[in-house]
Amino acid sequence: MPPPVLDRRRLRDLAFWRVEVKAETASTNTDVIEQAKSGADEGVVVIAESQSAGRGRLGRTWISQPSAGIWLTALLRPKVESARWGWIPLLAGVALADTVNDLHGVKADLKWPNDLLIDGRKCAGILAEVASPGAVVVGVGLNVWQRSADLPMTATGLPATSLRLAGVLDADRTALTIGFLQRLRERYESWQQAPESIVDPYRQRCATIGRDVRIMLPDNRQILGEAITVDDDGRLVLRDEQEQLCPIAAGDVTHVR
Ligand SMILES: O=C(O)CCCC[C@@H]1SC[C@@H]2NC(=O)N[C@@H]21
Repeated sequence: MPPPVLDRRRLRDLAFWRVEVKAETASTNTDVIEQAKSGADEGVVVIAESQSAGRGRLGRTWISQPSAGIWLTALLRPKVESARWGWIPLLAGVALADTVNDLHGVKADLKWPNDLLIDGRKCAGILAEVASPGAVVVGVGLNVWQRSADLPMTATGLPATSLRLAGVLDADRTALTIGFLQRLRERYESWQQAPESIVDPYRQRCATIGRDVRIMLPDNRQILGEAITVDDDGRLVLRDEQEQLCPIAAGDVTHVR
């Protein structure tokens, strides 16, 4: 039996968010970027039961089978200066890890910057994109009902998982969506009032800190070292093989030990 579809009625009454559920679309990020460019207000959320061209970080595709996961994008218009927006996908990661933990008692943590890991496997990813001046979209893909055969190996060799594979057999995608959007709003509002308030909660959930890592940088250079911390700008601070401290703003991290 296919998983149940989202309950649109329960998604209607959320404070702050205005949710639109589509049966199918190419990419919810693309949809919300278009709305942002047309002047849509903060708080628009598009959720699709299925995406035909879901996009991941670093130009990858995101497989989004019908009703198997949560595929959504939210529009934000932060009042915080844009130099700090790098925190937005990270605070969304914190909200998502807390949702999974609070609703299902599953310990989820974050591989920097914002891959949601359960038992070291990737269960969710987040793609934030600047849509237009003043507007950022936050796209979230959370695997819920997939079996092993449905899940691709990620490009870096990190195995994927779903809540079902992590032992959650009673997931309610509507409740997870509501729980996530509520927590995202709370984290977002606290961050706008006090941007530094997200730093410690993020560090506490970041599984990369303290690990030996290999990082593929956007220019395809690789760098090895030990992840020391995440700084106040959300950058991963690496102690490289020459013992130099290097703050990394973007890249694809593999935990090697
Ligand atoms: O590469 C990653 O880890 C990020 C994946 C983000 C996927 C989500 S699914 C909903 C939204 N729409 C997209 O096209 N991508 C994001």
